[in-house]
Amino acid sequence: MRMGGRLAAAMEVLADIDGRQRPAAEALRDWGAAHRFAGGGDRAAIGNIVYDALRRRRSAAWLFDADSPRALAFGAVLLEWEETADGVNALLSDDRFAPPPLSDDELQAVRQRLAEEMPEDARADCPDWCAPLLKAAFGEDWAAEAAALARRPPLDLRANLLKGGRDAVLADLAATGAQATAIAPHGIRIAPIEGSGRHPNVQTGEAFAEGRFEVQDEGSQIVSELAGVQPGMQVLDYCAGAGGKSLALSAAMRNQGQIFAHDALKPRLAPIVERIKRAGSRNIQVAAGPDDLTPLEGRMDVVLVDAPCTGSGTWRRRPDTKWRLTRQQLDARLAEQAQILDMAAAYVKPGGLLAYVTCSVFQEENDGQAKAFTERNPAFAPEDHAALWKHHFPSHEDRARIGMGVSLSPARTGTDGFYFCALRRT
Ligand SMILES: C[S@@+](CC[C@H](N)C(=O)[O-])C[C@H]1O[C@@H](n2cnc3c(N)ncnc32)[C@H](O)[C@@H]1O
Repeated sequence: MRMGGRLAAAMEVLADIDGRQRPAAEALRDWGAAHRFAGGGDRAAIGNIVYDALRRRRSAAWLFDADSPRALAFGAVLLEWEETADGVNALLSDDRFAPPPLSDDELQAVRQRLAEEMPEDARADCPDWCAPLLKAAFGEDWAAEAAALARRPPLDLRANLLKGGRDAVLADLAATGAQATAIAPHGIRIAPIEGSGRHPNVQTGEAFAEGRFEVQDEGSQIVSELAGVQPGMQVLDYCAGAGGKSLALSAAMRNQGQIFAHDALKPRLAPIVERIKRAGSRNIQVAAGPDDLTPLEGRMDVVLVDAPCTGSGTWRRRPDTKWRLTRQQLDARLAEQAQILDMAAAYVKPGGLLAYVTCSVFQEENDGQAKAFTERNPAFAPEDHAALWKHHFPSHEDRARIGMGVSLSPARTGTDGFYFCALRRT
């Protein structure tokens, strides 16, 4: 397929996503199934246009004064693929699968818009109702922070200390351009893709099969590090899901002590068994049923609550969720988080730590939630997070935002948006 056909396909997929309010990955998979002739390179390019269009939806709509699939797909190419308006039309010429080229009026309007300064709300590329939430979180930096949440993300890996260190994995993946991450001590980063490229499929190689690394955003690695688990501790991962944090904690504990991996939704834990085996983790025990937790009450050194949240910190990776998110969903997550924190607190031993984590950038889910928890549970008090950050990451003192907890963001730490708050039980 040439660029014209790819753009037409991306417009079709974007129409499907909007029309049926469905996840981008599903719409792309269905398009692929219905167009088997399209090769891997075509699928990657179409996926990139679709994801770019969803990340930069408001910017693209501003360029064209329209929010149609056509405007979004063309906007993506103009904003992210470094094409000029005339360059786009040149790409479409003599391609019978291409959408109609930009008309003279469109060309003139787009050229003018590209020469103007983009207004803040377009630059932020977020739904209007989220702008006040981002302003509350980031103050005057809100538009730059929101714009960073609308950029292509890197591919981050965590070298598994249980199977050798980072240097060996870096050597294995040298051909991918992988580099050590700036902050996380065991992290490896493969830069964001460019143009129609795609990230290497690192999960098909020997190093992955041998459990020498896991795919994990650097922010997720950093919050796991901040939990400060030590070999020999008793740890409950209360919202373990597929086990990303459990595996990081297991490596930090050098396989000594015990991690209980729990999740209210048992099917969510399913991938953990295979992952534990591959990683060589011997100190993770799956605790799926509510009765499994009873003996743990008041006995845990650390209880990690990686709470269900809006995921606003991961908009780079899942930009379709940005536009589907509603205030009602945020309210539902807030109620769940408060309830989960109150329940999980029962497992912390006196002197132990309740580590609260979200992958959201919204204050209400972060400091707001931690503050409300300590008001309901005066036996818990926040640690000094400035000192905690300095202790773990002394060379990166100014990177994280410190409030009641620690906030990470693409603009400040180059990671997904994460929040961490350690609450000590007296
Ligand atoms: C952010 S995800 C966890 C991701 C996981 N920790 C990781 O690092 O891969 C949140 C998890 O919380 C679980 N959850 C939701 N409500 C819960 C509850 N009441 N108790 C325990 N887990 C719950 C969800 O099923 C989901 O798997």
